[in-house]
Amino acid sequence: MPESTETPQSLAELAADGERTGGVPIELIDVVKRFSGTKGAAVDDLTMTIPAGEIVVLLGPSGCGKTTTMRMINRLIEPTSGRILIGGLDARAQKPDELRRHIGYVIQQAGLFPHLTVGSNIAQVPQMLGWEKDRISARVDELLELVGLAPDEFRDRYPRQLSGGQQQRVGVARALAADPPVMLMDEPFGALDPITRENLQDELLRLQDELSKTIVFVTHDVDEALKLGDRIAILGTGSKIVQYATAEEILTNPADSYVEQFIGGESAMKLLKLTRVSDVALEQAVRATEADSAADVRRKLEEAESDWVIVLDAQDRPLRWESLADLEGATGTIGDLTAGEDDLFDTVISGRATLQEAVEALLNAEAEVVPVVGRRRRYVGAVTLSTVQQAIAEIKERERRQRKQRAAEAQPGVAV
Ligand SMILES: Nc1ncnc2c1ncn2[C@@H]1O[C@H](COP(=O)(O)OP(=O)(O)OP(=O)(O)O)[C@@H](O)[C@H]1O
Repeated sequence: MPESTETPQSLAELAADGERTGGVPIELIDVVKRFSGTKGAAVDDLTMTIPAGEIVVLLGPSGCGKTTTMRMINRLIEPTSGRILIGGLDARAQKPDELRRHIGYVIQQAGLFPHLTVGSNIAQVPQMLGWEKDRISARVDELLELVGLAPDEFRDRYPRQLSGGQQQRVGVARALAADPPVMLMDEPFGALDPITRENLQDELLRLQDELSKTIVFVTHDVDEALKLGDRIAILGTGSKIVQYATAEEILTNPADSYVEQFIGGESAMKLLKLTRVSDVALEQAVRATEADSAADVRRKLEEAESDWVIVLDAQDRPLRWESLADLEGATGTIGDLTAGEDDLFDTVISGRATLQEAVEALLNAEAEVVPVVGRRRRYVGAVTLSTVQQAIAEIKERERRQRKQRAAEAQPGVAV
């Protein structure tokens, strides 16, 4: 039997002091919430597991019970029945205040204390936890940096002196102050304009890459859910789970007409937005450098049955295209050829771009093919409309295979 000191008894023990804390799983087991004086249950027998280190989005129409579900995790609302385990610990066995200090909570319009400076707002939980002054101020500055606000400029401002987006960043910094393993985010970007909203979503994904917290994120915005969620729980009335799956799976295989209606049409377009160029099979053009002999390159093109070669510099960065026709009869090196207007790139896209951005680039550049670059602008391949088409077909096929496999696992012995 392990010694009792090895088994964490509280979230404080789970959140390793001084070291960065990753996420812990959250389990909701047969959770019910009935508000007195109301007819049905706001949350009607919900069982779900939120894996450690993932962003799980609760998505559903107004009044379906998303906020109630989330607030039971940090005991701002007490369940009528059922159990909630956080990192294996029963939430009921924790003191509510203590529990909340180790669960970050971000709400719409940040909910900052207006009479406290940005620094003091962020310092709240560390102060309650009795941290030393120096440690707190170092942490405040570290967090401001983390959420993209210059500490010297923002530390001593008051919330009213910030834009909505900046307030929301401070809200995120405050929730992260004591490095909690779990973050609850209730429509945190709901009140922001679309551009600020997209920026903060990108920031959250960047932060999560670094921090790997367990994040429960409530929204009724489908695009936000698809973009942020490692998994998405689509909820009906009473927080009934209608589908709990990845964005890809929901788009390619919606569980029923409710989900279909909820996510709306254009599922292929939505998949384009979700998929990064670096994740798909790119076209591989024949490559050459300026120093290569035109005759050699022509042979290579003929062997590859291709009409175009991409010319790269010494660091593999794309310079221009040359066509087979331009190479006809050329005797010197590729560098001796003069680049025609058609040969120069208007557009080069990054592997981090989405397929939607790749299609935009192809259409705007009026080109059949656009080079893709990775780190240090190194050429990694090229994208065409058929690359995109193929990628979507492959995603659908992969989902279909996984679906079959899941069905087979659910019904062992049945051939599929
Ligand atoms: N304190 C309360 N007393 C009585 N009923 C409540 C209380 N809080 C919430 N409800 C009811 O519980 C149901 C679920 O509410 P909840 O706020 O969880 O929904 P939601 O999905 O978060 O909605 P929204 O997207 O509009 O925020 C609603 O029918 C709501 O009216």
